[in-house]
Amino acid sequence: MGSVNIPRLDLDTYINGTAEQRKLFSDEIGKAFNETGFVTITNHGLSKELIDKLYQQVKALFSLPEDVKLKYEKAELAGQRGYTSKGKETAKGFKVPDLKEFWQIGQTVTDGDPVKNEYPDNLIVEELPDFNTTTREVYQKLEAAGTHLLRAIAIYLGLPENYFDDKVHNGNSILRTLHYFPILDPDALPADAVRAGAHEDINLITLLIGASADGLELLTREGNWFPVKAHGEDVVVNVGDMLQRLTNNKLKSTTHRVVNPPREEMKNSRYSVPFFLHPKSEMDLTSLRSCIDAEHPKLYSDMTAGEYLDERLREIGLKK
Ligand SMILES: O=C(O)CCC(=O)C(=O)O
Ligand SMILES: [Fe+2]
Repeated sequence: MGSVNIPRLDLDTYINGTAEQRKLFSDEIGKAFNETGFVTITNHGLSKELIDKLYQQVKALFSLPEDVKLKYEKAELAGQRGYTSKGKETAKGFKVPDLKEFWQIGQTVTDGDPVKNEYPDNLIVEELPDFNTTTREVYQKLEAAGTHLLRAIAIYLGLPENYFDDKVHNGNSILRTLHYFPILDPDALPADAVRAGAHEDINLITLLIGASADGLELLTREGNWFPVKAHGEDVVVNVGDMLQRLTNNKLKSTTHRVVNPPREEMKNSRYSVPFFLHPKSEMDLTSLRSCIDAEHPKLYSDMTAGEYLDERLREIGLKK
């Protein structure tokens, strides 16, 4: 199968490290994002207690009765806030929907903020007050960790360290809590039904908190699927299509999927919580001049993040 470079990096060595440590961190994340598009991160600012509390709340949410969950599914929100029931999201190019249900939490900004009217309000789970507060805390911590990671990436790209700061400040990021539900009769499934079909993420970078079971795999350049394993509370970070577009493919938005477990484990749930770090919709995704040359001709048309997101949500069936 060959080996895959998914380095385990300590974010604290970037935030509080010496000039040398910071440079090393930025070189390592850049190199991994150039090769496989994935790293795992320690010292990301989320304690084990917070992660445990998060998963406890996520399990409680999906254990609510179906009719309660459906109260929070609103077609006009296109899955971007609140609940999305089973069978709604289909990976681009797939015919059968993923075997999952999810809940999404978006950005909150103060009343006078210029982007206030771009973001629908979050739906509040009345039955689970702690779900709302815990996911908000996790959102803010992952947003902060992601901002540091983008600084390290900016340095790798030869940009000013704070290049992304104002673009992601009050950006359109999404925290998605996911439940891959139990399948009691695997024989009844369509042959090609999977937990999450092969896809690339839409956003700049994704930070994924320790998925509760195996299953996540990435596709190597050679065309092999390779499992992504995270230690305990590590956060897995990968490049999304917006960053790939901005860097004219210098940083790779790697295809990944979540495979079904062995038959006897299909009755077990799997939970995971990715944070999709998005910029504000006005961010220009035109590829950086420094990433275009004779060997790397410009691959993409010029678009803003908002225009690009809209196109992608239609492709996966969330927006009509
Ligand atoms: O559940 C996982 O481990 C990954 C989920 C994922 O790739 C996604 O929701 O985009
Ligand atoms: Fe993904």
